[in-house]
Amino acid sequence: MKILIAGGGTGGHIYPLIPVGEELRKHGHEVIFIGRRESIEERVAKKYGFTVQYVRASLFDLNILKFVKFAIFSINGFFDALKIVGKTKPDKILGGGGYVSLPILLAGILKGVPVYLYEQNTIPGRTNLIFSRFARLVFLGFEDIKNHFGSKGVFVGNPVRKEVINQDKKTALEFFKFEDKFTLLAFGGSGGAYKLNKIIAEAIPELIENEIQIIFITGVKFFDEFKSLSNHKNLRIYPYLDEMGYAYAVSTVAVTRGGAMTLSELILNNVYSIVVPFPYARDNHQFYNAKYFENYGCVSVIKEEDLTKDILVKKIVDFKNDFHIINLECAKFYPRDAEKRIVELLEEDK
Ligand SMILES: CC(=O)N[C@H]1[C@@H](OP(=O)(O)OP(=O)(O)OC[C@H]2O[C@@H](n3ccc(=O)[nH]c3=O)[C@H](O)[C@@H]2O)O[C@H](CO)[C@@H](O)[C@@H]1O
Repeated sequence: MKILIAGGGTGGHIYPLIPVGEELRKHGHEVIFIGRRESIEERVAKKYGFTVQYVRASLFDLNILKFVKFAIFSINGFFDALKIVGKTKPDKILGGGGYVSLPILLAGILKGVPVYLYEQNTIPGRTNLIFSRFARLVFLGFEDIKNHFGSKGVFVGNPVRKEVINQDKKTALEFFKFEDKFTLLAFGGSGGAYKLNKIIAEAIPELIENEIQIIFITGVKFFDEFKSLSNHKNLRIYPYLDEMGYAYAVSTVAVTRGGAMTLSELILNNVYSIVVPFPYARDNHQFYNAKYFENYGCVSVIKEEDLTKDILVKKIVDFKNDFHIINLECAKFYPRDAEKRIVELLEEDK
């Protein structure tokens, strides 16, 4: 089978498509990733050895200039996509949500190619909602509690890259040159989160006083402002970390945003998380993602407006002093092999 996989725009959109592509490849299928030139999806898909073909695409925005860009890119992107579908003649198309998947889904539907969707979040994105009526199945990272997709929705979990779960703790400790003791992982998703960074930076001296080791990933955009924090033996600061599996393997507790992949990866690694959802995320989906896992006792959600340095320090130090208040066995609540299930369903559906 030849399958086109389209998605990108952020780490949280492209990363879960990688294990699906790898599983398809393992089964002997031909996989082509579709994304924008010089984008995160191109960089990541190529890193994992996939062929990439290009469409133009731009985020919808009501700002007049950005809207003009959106309109021009969408028209051009649609013709790019028609050409790709015409030339590659795929058997199936998988769209991973977001504006990057839009042109190829549209072209695929017009050309009669069966299309499938994958939704990472608790509250579905617009592209997936619009295209779901034409899709054969919608693979879901969270249960479809509000029944957005009816019988087409299949809860499979979010596919997580293999190297991000189950890393050996000893190797990971050596990587960070850390001791085997209470460690905090602080990061704001694939792009970083400025407000969260500020509060974490304020909290760091007190956390270190409390003998806590810290891995702080600032996001590439914000690194310059935070890199000058003292180079303490208990602190590691990165703009971006490729070895997230190591970070999860050494960490007991995390402070994060509520991105779907961040949460799924933390849960599968049994790392308890204090989640501060990005308040401007579409339809507040990060808050609902986090609430889903809070119901299992695997995260505690705190709104950005309520978060202060003192609250953060107190929460983390309380966790350090009494492990019983946190659930460290959350991996059992969440599917581990989502990509296998997706590939099975793609193969079975004739
Ligand atoms: C602001 C916004 O709307 N963000 C969305 C975006 O988040 P974002 O792109 O931040 O994605 P997630 O939080 O879901 O995942 C982050 C991914 O980046 C990886 N990573 C992160 C930092 C690092 O240094 N190295 C690294 O590899 C993580 O391992 C993870 O795989 O897509 C997600 C999936 O649709 C959504 O749930 C988020 O709400």
